Amino acid sequence: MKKAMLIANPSSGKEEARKYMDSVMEVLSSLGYEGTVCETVKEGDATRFAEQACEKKYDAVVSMGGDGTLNETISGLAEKDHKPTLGIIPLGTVNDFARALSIPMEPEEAIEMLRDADKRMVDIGKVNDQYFMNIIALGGIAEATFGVSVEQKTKLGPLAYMIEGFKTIKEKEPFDVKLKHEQGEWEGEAFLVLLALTNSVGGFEKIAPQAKVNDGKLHCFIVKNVSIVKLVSVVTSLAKGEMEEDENVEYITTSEVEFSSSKDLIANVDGDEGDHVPLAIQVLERHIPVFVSNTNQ
Ligand SMILES: Nc1ncnc2c1ncn2[C@@H]1O[C@H](COP(=O)(O)OP(=O)(O)OP(=O)(O)O)[C@@H](O)[C@H]1O
Repeated sequence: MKKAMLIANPSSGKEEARKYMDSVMEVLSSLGYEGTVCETVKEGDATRFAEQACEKKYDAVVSMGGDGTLNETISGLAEKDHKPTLGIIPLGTVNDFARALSIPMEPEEAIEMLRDADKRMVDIGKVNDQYFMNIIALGGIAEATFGVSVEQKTKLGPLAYMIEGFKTIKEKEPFDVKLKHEQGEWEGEAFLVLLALTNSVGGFEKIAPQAKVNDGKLHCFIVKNVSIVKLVSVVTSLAKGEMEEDENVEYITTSEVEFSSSKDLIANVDGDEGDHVPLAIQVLERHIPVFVSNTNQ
């Protein structure tokens, strides 16, 4: 019999995981899986459960929670030879990876989708020793979001990130950047650097509209140190999904990046605090098998 593990974080989003567990198990059982439920209690649990699922040769792992739980689950799968196919039931405030994969935002619909889902190999990224699914951001805006409390996130959703970020525009602090990529090197002063794997960042799906979940590429946007007036133009380009054409933004696609700065920047990795610079970043192309809608191209 096929084996499936449900990794559920009862604290994610509006704390609804327990409400949906039975429906997930019912769908898995109807698909011929013998299901096991693993509830997370603390940080690191989802990674440990996912590692066990690989070692015990499970066929599927369903991650039910927010991007934090999903990131931990993917980290558990990333280095294993046998990888169960990953199902995603989004319960978080943002759910960027699920958005990028066109997985329904309504938990009931995401659960139903598993019934006749296709399997697709998708990219993930590695920054130093940590895995990521969506984006690395560097600069004042990126660091400001570390201050968003869990309560604020639950109440305000994706907006909380944006508000915190844009508060820092008035304290515009540029930094020097050295970015080595596949085709060469970019050096200069920047205000914000975004290295996106997918098109959905902070719940906003226009940052890198051209980014595909399996293109093997990082889409790098360096917002140069320009005047506030020009920064407003960047924000407009961003809203239109045209950042790559903005003259105040350097746009580079690459599968590897070495990022350094003389300033002690802290990377924002998928919305959370990551390593200090320097960073070595690579795309692991088509690395994780994921259940997606059978209408998803
Ligand atoms: N039972 C638990 N109670 C509290 N925290 C937990 C529990 N289980 C896991 N965690 C921690 O909660 C973190 C955040 O979870 P997750 O990202 O899924 O929810 P969220 O923060 O509501 O969603 P989002 O990231 O979309 O804002 C996880 O990375 C994990 O470390």
